[in-house]
Amino acid sequence: MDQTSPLVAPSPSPAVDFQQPLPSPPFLGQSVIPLVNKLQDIFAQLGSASTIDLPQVAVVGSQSSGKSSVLEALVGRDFLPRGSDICTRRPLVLQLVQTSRRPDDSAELSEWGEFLHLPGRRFTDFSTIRKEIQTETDRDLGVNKGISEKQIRLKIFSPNVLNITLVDLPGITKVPVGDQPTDIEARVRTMILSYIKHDTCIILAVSPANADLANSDALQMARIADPDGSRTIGVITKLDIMDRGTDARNFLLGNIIPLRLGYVGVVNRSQEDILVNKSIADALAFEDQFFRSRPVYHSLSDRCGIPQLAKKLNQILVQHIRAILPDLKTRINAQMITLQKELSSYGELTDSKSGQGALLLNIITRYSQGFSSIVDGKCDEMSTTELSGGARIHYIFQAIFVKSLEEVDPCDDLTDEGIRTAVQNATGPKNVLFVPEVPFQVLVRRQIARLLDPSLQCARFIYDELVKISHRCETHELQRFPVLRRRIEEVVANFLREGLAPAETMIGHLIEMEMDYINTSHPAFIGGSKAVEVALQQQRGSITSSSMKPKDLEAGSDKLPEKPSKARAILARNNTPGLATEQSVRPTIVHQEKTGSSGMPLSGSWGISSIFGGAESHANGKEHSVGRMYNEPTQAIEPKFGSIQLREPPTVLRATDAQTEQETVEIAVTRLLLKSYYDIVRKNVQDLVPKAIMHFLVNHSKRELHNVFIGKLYRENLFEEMLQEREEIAAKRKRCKEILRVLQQAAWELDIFFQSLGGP
Ligand SMILES: Nc1nc2c(ncn2[C@@H]2O[C@H](COP(=O)(O)OP(=O)(O)OP(=O)(O)O)[C@@H](O)[C@H]2O)c(=O)[nH]1
Repeated sequence: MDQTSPLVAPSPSPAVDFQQPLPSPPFLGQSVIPLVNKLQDIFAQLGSASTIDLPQVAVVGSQSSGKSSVLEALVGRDFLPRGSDICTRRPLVLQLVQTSRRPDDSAELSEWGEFLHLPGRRFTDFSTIRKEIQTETDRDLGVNKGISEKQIRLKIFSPNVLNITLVDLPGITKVPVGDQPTDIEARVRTMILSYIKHDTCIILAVSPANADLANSDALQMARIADPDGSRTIGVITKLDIMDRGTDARNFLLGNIIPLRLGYVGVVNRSQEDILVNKSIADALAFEDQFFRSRPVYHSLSDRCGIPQLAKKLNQILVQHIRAILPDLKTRINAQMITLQKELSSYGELTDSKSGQGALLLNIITRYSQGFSSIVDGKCDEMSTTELSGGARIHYIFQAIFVKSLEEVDPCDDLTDEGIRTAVQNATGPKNVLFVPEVPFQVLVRRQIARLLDPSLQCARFIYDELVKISHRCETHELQRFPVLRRRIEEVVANFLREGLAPAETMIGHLIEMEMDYINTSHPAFIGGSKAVEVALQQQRGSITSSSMKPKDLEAGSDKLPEKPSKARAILARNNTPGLATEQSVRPTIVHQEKTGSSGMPLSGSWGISSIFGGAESHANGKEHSVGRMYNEPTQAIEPKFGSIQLREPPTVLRATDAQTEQETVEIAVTRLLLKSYYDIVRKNVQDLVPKAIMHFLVNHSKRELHNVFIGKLYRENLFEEMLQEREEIAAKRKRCKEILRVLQQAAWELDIFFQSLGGP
C-alpha cells in the first residue's frame, strides 16, 4: 500500500537517510498544499506582508501517551526524541516553513532544520535535530527529569510542507520523579493550557488505548480549553497493545466521550520499533495492515490510521482557509480600488501634438478651476478642522484688518500739548484770531496716513494666501511633469505678484484721496457747531464737578450757549496762546474783550469755515474780535523809557504755557472733530480696501489665471518640453499596471477557488 506522510507532500528527489519516499493517495498535503500554494501565490502578489495564518496544532496528553510519535508521523520525519526513557520536558514549537525549490536542488539542500538557539546553523540530517533537541533540553534542565516552560523553537524548511506550527508539549504527569517539584502536575497543566486556550489552536488530545480512556487527562484538558469541542480531535494511540479481547471501537464512535470533531485511532512505532530504527514508511504500512487485520475497525476506516488523522486536520485547515477567503477578497478589492486611483493619477502617455495639447490644456484648466474653487470655498477636499482658502481671506479682512482698524484711537498719539502746538503753529506769524481749520486738517491727514500701512499689509496677507492656495492646486498629475510644474509655479508667482501691484497702487490712491480732500460736509461728520456744543458740555461737566464756584458755574452756564451759534461765539479767540520757552514762560498780553467769567470771548467764531459751513462762518468771521499782536503795542505803551534789551529767543519754543479754559475747549473740539472724521475715513477704508484687494488681486487672479496660462504656456513648440515625464512616474505607472493585472487575476482565481471549496 502507499505510505503517506500527512503534512508533507511526496519528496520529489531521492531521499537522504531520514527521508522516506512518500507516495500519494489521500493525504493532507495533496489537497491542502496546492490550495495553500495557490493562495500563497496570490498573497505574494499582494505584497510580502500577506500570508495565510494557519491554525497552530498542539498535542496534549499524559506522559508517554504517544504525542511525539503522532506529531512525527504527521510531519513524516524522524526527528523527535521518543522512547520510554525520553520525555518531552520543554515545549517544542515546530514551525514548518514552505520553501520554493529550484529544480537542481537536491533534497538535502532543499530541506533542513534550524533552531532559534543556534541561529544560522542548518541541520540537514534530521537525526542530528533529534540529538540537538535532547542536548538543548538537558542543557537547560539537566538530565534529571526537570520540566520547563521555556520553549525550544525549531523551524523545518521544506518545499513539501504547509506553513503551519505544531507544538509538542510535555506530558501530564501525576507522580513527581527525579528533581521534579511536588506540584509538577499543576505546573504542566497550566503550561499546556497556556497553549491550547487560544481559539486558533487545534488540539490533538492524545490518549493511549491501553489506559483508562474514560479518565483521559488529554480529553479532560481539552474540554477545559475547548468546551464545545469545535477544535479538539481525539487521538487514540497504542491500539496495537490493548488488552486482548478489548478494542477502542466505542471510543472511536464517540460513545464514551462524544467529541464534535470525533476520534482517530492510530498505531505508532513501539519502543521496539524505535530501537530497530523502523522507518515511518514501514510504520505506516504496519498500521494499515493492523487495521485491515482487525474486523472490528473495518467499518471505522474513516477514523483509523495516521492518514485519516491527517485528513481530518486537512478538512479543518480547508475550512479555516475558506473562512478567511472572503476577507482576502475584500482586501484584494480594496487594493485594486487604491491602485486604480493611483494609476489614474499618473495619467496616460501621449505622443501626438493634439493629444499633448489636450493634456496640457486639461492640466492648466484643472489648475485654474482648482484655484477658483478653493478661493470660492467649493473645493472637494473641504477641511473640517481649520479654515482654508477663501475662508482665510475673509478672516483676514474681517477678523484681522477691519478689527485692527476698529481698535485704533485716532487721538492716541496726540497729547493736549501736541494739539495746542499744532493749533498755534497753524496760525503762522499772525496773531490768532480764531482757531484755524488747518490744524484739524493737518492732524486728520496724519491719522489717515496711518491707515496706509495696515491696508498694504492686508493686501500682502491676501497675496500670501493666494500663494498658499496656488500650492494646493497642484494636482497629483502635475507631479508627473517637473518642467511643467516649475513653469506653472513661475507663471503663478509672477502673475500673483503682478496682481499685487495694482491692488497696492489702488490702496495708495484710496488713502491719498482721503487725505487730499477732507470732506467736512460729509453727512456723518459731527461738524464744528456740534463739536463745540459737545465740548462745552463736556467742559461744563468737568467744571461743575471740579473747583468751579457756584457763582462761576452760574455765570458760565449763562454764557455757555446751547445753540451752535453761541458756541461758535465762545470759541472765537481773543488771546494769544502762551508760549513756553525752555527756561521761562513768556508773559502774554491779552486783550480782554467782552469775556465771560471763564475768560472766554463771548463773541466771534470758531473760524473754521468749512467745518461750520461756508456762509455762516464767513458772516461770523466778520464779527470776530481781534487779539493784539505781541509786537504792536510795546512801543505805544512805553515810548519814553530807555532802550530795553530783549533776551534772545531760545532755540526751541514749546507751547507749554498754562492751558486756558478756552484752549481746553479748543482741544476737546479738535479731538471730537478728529474722531468723527477719522471714523468716516476708517469706515471707507474698511470697506474699500478689501474691495480693492478682491478686485485687483483675488478676483482678477481667478478671472485671468487660465488666460495667463494659455498665453504663457500653451505653445505647441513647448508641449514636448513641458510634458516630459519624470522617470519614476513612468516606472510607477508600469508597476501599478502590473500589480493591478496580478490582482485582477488573483481576484478571478480566488473566485474560482472559492467556488471549488463550495463557497457561496
Ligand atoms: N506499541 C506502541 N507504542 C507506542 C505507540 N505510540 C507511542 N508508543 C511508544 O510509547 C512511548 C512513548 O511515546 P512518545 O511518543 O515519546 O510519547 P510522548 O507522549 O511524546 O511522551 P512524553 O513526551 O514523554 O510525554 C515510546 O516508546 C513509543 O514508541 C503506539 O501506538 N503503539
